[in-house]
Amino acid sequence: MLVKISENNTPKIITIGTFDGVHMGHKKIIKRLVESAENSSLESAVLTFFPHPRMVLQKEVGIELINTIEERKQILQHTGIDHLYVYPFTYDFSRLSAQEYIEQILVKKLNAKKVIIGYDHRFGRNRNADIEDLKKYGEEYGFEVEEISKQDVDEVAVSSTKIRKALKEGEIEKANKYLSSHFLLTGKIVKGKGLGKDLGFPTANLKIIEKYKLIPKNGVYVVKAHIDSEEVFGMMNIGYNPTVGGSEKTIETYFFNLDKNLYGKEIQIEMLKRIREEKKFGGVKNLIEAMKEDQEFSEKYIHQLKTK
Ligand SMILES: Cc1cc2nc3c(=O)[nH]c(=O)nc-3n(C[C@H](O)[C@H](O)[C@H](O)COP(=O)(O)O)c2cc1C
Ligand SMILES: Nc1ncnc2c1ncn2[C@@H]1O[C@H](COP(=O)(O)OP(=O)(O)O)[C@@H](O)[C@H]1O
Repeated sequence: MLVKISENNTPKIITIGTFDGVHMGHKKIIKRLVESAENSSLESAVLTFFPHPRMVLQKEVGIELINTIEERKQILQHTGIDHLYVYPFTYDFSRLSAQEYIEQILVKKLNAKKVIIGYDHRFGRNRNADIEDLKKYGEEYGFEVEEISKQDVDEVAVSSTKIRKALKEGEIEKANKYLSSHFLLTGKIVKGKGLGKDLGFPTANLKIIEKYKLIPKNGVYVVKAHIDSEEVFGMMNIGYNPTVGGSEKTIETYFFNLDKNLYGKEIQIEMLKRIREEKKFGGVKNLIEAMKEDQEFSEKYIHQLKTK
């Protein structure tokens, strides 16, 4: 699934990484890449890999990523870069020596003339090579290496790991701050238990096919989406619906001021704010009361957002 190894062999300035989340720190590097390209005759390119090395090498089943590969591509494509390459990370690829990787991918395929990279980047079989090796290869193959210092990296104090932890703990605002954008869920609206309408709160059930996508902690959240190009807000519940004896984990949203058949639609939902835990109420009457309170809370929050 090599997304795009360009046919044009233009000289490029590139940066390389997994970029899960495309967070503040990633964006800072990419900004430097784009600016550097603008000040030279080079085109900017990001090289990223999929599946995640841990999915391939450790055959990790429980791996959870902030973004699906489609989301990662979507976000990266809006950063102003000229080219995005999603290289298939296969077992064979992981066996390439540092020199083979540099020669075959960076030099021959990408025509790299400059690489911007963090001080701790490692690459090649068993991650044997480091930035000093990269500089040495740069001299041999004719590309420059710009190192992002430890100080520059530490200054941002953000990592994909920290963001994953915040999401697992339901700290959506903290995660959004680190991401410097809203955490996204992307999927298709499918049929649920058919109870929502009777409760007075029809809920669109989101099905996410990527098993590796990290789902934030169960609970109720304020969310936003674009449906048929219109911005709509809503309240989402992630969990098992214990009050009505649900057995499957669902991600369902009641959208405010909307009355539309959403079945089959592909949508992307931005998570904004956590409201509360999911609870087992004594009955549906109490559940409906709680949902009304959730709506009031959400409307106040949205009002504040709009008047900020
Ligand atoms: C904002 C919101 C909050 C919710 N909170 C809870 C909750 O705390 N406990 C619970 O059992 N179900 C909760 N639900 C889920 C309802 O039980 C669910 O919407 C209902 O069962 C309809 O399911 P259906 O769409 O599969 O028909 C909540 C749903 C929404 C939209
Ligand atoms: N404001 C709204 N928010 C969410 N879904 C809505 C809304 N208005 C209409 N719908 C439709 O109603 C469906 C949800 O109804 P519901 O009774 O909860 O059934 P289900 O259990 O199949 O989700 C949604 O999938 C969507 O097609």
